[in-house]
Amino acid sequence: MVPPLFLDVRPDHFVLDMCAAPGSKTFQLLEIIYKSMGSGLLPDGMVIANDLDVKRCNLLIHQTKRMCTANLIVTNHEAQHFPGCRLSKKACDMGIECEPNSSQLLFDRVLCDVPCSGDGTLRKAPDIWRKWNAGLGNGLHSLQIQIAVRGISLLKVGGRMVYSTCSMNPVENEAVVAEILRKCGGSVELIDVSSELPELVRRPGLKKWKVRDKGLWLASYKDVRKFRRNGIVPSMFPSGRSDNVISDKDAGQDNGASLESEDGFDLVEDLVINDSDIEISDLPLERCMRIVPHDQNSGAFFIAVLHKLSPFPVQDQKPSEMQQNVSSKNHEPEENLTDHIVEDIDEVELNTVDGGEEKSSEADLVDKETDVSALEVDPCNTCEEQDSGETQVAVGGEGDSLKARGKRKLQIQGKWKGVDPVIFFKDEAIINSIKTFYGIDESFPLNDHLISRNMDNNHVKRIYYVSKSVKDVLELNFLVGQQLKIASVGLKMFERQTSREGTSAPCAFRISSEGLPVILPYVTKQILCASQVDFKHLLQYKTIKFADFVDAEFGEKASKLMMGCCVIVLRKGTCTRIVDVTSVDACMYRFPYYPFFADGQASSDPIQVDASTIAIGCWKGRGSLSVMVTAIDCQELLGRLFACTETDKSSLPKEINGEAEVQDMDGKEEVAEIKTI
Ligand SMILES: C[S@@+](CC[C@H](N)C(=O)[O-])C[C@H]1O[C@@H](n2cnc3c(N)ncnc32)[C@H](O)[C@@H]1O
Repeated sequence: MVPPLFLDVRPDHFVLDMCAAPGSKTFQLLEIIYKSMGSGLLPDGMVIANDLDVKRCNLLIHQTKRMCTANLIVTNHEAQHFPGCRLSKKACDMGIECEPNSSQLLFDRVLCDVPCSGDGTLRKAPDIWRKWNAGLGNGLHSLQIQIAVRGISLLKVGGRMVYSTCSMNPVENEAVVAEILRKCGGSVELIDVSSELPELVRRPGLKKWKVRDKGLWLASYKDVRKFRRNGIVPSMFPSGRSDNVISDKDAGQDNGASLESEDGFDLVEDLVINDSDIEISDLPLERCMRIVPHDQNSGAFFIAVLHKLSPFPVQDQKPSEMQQNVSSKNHEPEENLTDHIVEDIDEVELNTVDGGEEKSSEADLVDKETDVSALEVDPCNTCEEQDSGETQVAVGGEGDSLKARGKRKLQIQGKWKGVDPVIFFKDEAIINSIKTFYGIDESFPLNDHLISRNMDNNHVKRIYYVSKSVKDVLELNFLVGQQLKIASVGLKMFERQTSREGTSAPCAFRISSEGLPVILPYVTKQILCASQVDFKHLLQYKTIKFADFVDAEFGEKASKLMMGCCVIVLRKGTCTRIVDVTSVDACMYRFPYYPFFADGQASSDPIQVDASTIAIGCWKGRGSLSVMVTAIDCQELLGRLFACTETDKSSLPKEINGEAEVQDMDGKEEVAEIKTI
């Protein structure tokens, strides 16, 4: 939990969490972004949480759902190749909008919590004792550098990046940081954060270390045997240098490696290394932080905080110059370049896609630039979801034909196989019906903030709400040919709803429980305030006939609501216990302070909504009101609000089976058991 605290995140920041799953730090970042906001207001900033692993991405999506946030995009890329989303000069010249500040996706903060060998988690994962070997860290070193350098390249000048691992291995830690500093020249500094979080007991980063390989300790790159030089690279050592490599003849000599065990543990006598042989880094690596378990009863982890001072030096160099520099910097003939360095050259070469006329952008180090022709995506590369040829969706509704054509084509075809397209939802008839039905106040920005994941409006099941910041990123993403592979975006706000009572409900969409906290302050119709006893009965019995409410006036009002979704708020001051409901479902408690009127009419009794307000979505049927909250959440909420125990339940009135009135589009009942009394 510590690395995000060193990011110094503010509510207006664009944050990239490069290796984010399962999402505990993403959650924290979102909390920080929301923290200083007035409750219920959406911050100007946003988080992109990325992870390579689809399954882990799903965990992250599940984990962050509790935040009910419209300010999150979850992507699914190799972090080292995270897209630059940069509009090419050619695209701008051909009429595609090129605002100076919106032509490239750069971040104020980047969290680089890289995959690591994980020895810092030994206390909670004792299995690591058996599984860990030095080769794990050595194998990750180059990837860690690539991810971190990509992170720096996506960072705005003046921005901050935190590099962290849960390992104590210097090859994964100080060696990576040192290589970032070397690669970035003077454009990045390692910050001294000793005055930040003073309560945190930390130790300085190492300046000298040895590298372990197949049972041998190596003091510098010259100790690396020739046949191991693919796996052990100069950047693993404190100096980062590859000079003084021993001759191939010497290097070929076997140092007893044949006696090694499979996992590289000590079946050989270690070579004795004199302290004087060990390299010492001349970089200020003591500014890194090592947290060790025995200092404050924690896991072990490593944190480095980097500040971007200027664009990468590479920016003003032609690729050919860069190649020369890379070669000369390492004082090595080209054939001796390690894989690691060859990758650098590949990166630079990719920058020449546009013919080298334009100065390359560091954010595009590993991306092919998108030009207008790239907007005409290969028709074969279509998403399975794309079936209709109709262009019902127009992003932004701009008149510029080239721009509109390019974007429309992309949207129809989709880009990423297996991932639903992201579509700006523009169906005015549906949006207006939602606005009218719920009496959504005009001050709530609904138009242009709605997203669907289905091309066909008639079959849109879910409508997602996105913040302005996310909307801006999505618009840029369309312009650059949908470089972002988006697994999840925004907050599920509305869901298509049918009822067994026919399609008589005037609005086809209900408010989802995740969306409720955000939209509640702006809902002026279909909303009622219930007494404690009636609210409790709703949670207990799920469906109650209008005539059976204890508060007859409430029952009467409920019967007069329009058929369909409505919101029931627990009347203030009626709760028997002050409870922490934060872990029930964040959506149920994070309400802003906002006075509004029940039933959509001016009332002498406005409902005060604040952070402690409890509200749930319900369904107004012909003869009854049914909750639209899962059975588990009902139970949790009951327990917390009314201390309802199993024993209490046995004393409840006898239940009479009723009919479930509510179904979603999949035909699954929203409420597992719907009963009437
Ligand atoms: C240390 S974990 C991240 C933990 C996460 N930051 C959190 O706080 O919950 C590292 C993550 O990196 C992901 N990963 C591994 N290689 C990756 C790559 N090349 N690009 C992006 N993510 C990667 C793994 O799937 C894993 O989820």
